[in-house]
Amino acid sequence: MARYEQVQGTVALITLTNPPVNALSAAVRLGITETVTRALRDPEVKSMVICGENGVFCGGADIREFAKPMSGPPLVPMIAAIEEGEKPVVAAIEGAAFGGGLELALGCHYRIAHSKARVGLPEVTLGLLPAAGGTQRLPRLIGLAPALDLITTGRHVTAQEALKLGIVDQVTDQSALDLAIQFAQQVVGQPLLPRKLSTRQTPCPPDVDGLLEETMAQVKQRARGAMAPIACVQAVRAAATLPYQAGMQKEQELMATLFHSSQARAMQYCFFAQRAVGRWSLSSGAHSGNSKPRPVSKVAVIGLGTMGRGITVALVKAGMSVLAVETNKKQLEIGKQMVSAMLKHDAQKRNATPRLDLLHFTIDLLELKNTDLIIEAVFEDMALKKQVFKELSSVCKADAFLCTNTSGLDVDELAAVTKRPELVVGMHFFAPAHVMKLLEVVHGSRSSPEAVATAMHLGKRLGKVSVLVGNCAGFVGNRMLKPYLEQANFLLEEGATPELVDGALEEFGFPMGVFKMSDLSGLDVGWRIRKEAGLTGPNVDPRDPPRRRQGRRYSPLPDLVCEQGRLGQKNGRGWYLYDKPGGRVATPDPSIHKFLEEYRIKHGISPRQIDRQEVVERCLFALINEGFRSLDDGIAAGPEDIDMIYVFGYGWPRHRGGPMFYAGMVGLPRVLTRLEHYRQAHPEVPHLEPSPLLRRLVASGSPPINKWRDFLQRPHSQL
Ligand SMILES: CCCCCCCCCCCCC[C@H](O)CC(=O)SCCNC(=O)CCNC(=O)[C@H](O)C(C)(C)COP(=O)(O)OP(=O)(O)OC[C@H]1O[C@@H](n2cnc3c(N)ncnc32)[C@H](O)[C@@H]1OP(=O)(O)O
Repeated sequence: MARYEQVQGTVALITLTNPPVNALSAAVRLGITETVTRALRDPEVKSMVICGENGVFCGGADIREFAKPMSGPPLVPMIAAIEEGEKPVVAAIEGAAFGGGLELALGCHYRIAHSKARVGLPEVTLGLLPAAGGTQRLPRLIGLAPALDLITTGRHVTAQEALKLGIVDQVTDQSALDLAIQFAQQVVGQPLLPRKLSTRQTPCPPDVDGLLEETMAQVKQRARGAMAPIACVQAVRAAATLPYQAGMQKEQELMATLFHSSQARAMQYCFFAQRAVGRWSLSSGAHSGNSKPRPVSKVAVIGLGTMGRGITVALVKAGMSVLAVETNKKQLEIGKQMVSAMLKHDAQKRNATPRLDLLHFTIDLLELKNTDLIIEAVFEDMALKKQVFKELSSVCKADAFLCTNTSGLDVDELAAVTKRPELVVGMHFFAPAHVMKLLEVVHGSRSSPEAVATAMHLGKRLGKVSVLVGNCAGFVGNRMLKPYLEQANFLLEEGATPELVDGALEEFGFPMGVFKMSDLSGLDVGWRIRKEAGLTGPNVDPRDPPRRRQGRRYSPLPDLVCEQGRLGQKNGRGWYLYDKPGGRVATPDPSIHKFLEEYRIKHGISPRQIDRQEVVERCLFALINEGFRSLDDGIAAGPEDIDMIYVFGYGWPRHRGGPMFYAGMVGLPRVLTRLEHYRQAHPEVPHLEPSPLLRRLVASGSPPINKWRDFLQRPHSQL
């Protein structure tokens, strides 16, 4: 797992060989330990170079080993042996040096990087900290403030930034390995002590305590309950305040707390789940391994409203040429201004040139005739979308893919109005579409594997986490959101305030609670959907009492709020009061409290004390329950798909792994018992009835999440 060669007569070349990313498995660690010992003992060898096979230095510790009993040589003494040795060691960094990989390079005396390489300590994103000396060596190399930034965020830096920060000594456009071998020969005989990072003092600003306190406050706010970022600050503090060995001791202690935590398990699950959702399969037997995407070079976006603009920006940022289409010149001009401004703003942030040359605007649908793939992003209205799809079907070339950006409309109904239903798929982007990482790719019953593969591949090109889902109202994400929103409204009826509900959900780790989120999206969005569904407005069945619709409990509270002209952030009044229309600072509104009190009196509801546990359980267990139903219906392929949708699209805290992972952590029997309890208390709410899949899993002894697929009634039936 580590190859040993002697090159240029005196240089020992050690190559890590553990594809695809040369992770530091037990075998690799053993290989490094043995080859370094051999090189140190061999009198012919004057210096060493460590590199990785296949153009990747090292992706860090082998994350898959974390769930198993420890074996093989530990990393800390292995890296110490490299640093303490009396022969210079040069790391030749190509591709990536992440986590333990960078820590290995920091134990080397010199680092040479290829210009396309990236380095970083992403352990915090796995619920850990860099525990092979990274929290102690990096600050000693680059100083306290930049080390705090890199370690607490886990962000990767380019070779150029790494050079500026002082992480690497040289960057080359040529072979980093060749340069490293040359370099290793040149540095023989030069004093090694100053190159041993463990012997250095951490460069610190005058007010160390001030910097650490400020960083800790920022990190705590960002962490939303995650422990690892806080432990990272504590470990880096040790690098600034303690001698090296004591700092290493602190690093190990903090790691021991994180290593077996449920948060680390959740975040490592997310790491693998994110990759797993890219491997999709259909009930037809087609899957990502046997279905090729078709090359797409010309893309068009229809409609330059909020979603269309975001999608256009995302496509241009990915280097794709985009034809943006609007219905009239005025709308086109507005869209053009907005898209250009967004691209300029984005480029400015990255110190880059905006690729306005990739953009073309038109109001003439005939210009679409050579386009490979069209993303329709018009208003969320079935009749309008159908009209657009009919037109697209006649003007676009026969093999062009037609994609609809919809948050929940029936993809099959749209496909049916075209002459090519097999080339129609849904692409549910999340607002803002150029920022949000999630894309739900919706498989219609007639979508071809090639269409699915092409949409999934396009999502990847856009840097999205693309999840394949089946076609039903709301797909996976919004379908599960419905019972969540419903419970939140019921809680208001029963005695809660928007602040209480939001506070509980924010304490759980959401960036914002359900009512703040609704205010941000605009309360009229849901109002319109409810009107169309006959839940409010003129189409309501006159026999329905005010708090019942279509045979079940219904809360008209959000409708009544809209009727008061409260539309959310956009007009400065929603469930909260805002500093100004479009403002973001929410304050509790006494008039909402009064309105809720009057509503309860009017409907004869005696308010009761509601605690945070009830809020979390009723909102989240109802959502999770719908997740089990989506799995059983074959709308979601597996629990990982649901979890990635929620982590990347709905702000579910990553350190809780996603709703389905969380259910497993809480314990399926407990989720079942609590749902049964709430269902008994609220018999008129069918969403609280535990799903048959949840019952089957509990009856089968609550198997681990990776076994749930074996219990599905109709696996992949909608996919
Ligand atoms: C009392 C008890 C005390 C307990 C104390 C315990 C002490 C334990 C001591 C531990 C010491 C810790 C040392 C260190 O600080 C910890 C770490 O290093 S954690 C790992 C940090 N590294 C990362 O987070 C990098 C992760 N990988 C990536 O970012 C990317 O994979 C990449 C390297 C940039 C490559 O990207 P891509 O080319 O896009 O490829 P993929 O991402 O698709 O990956 C391909 C394939 O490889 C798998 N993989 C990637 N990295 C790892 C890894 N580090 N370990 C295992 N597997 C990895 C990935 O899952 C893909 O596999 P597939 O899904 O296709 O099967």
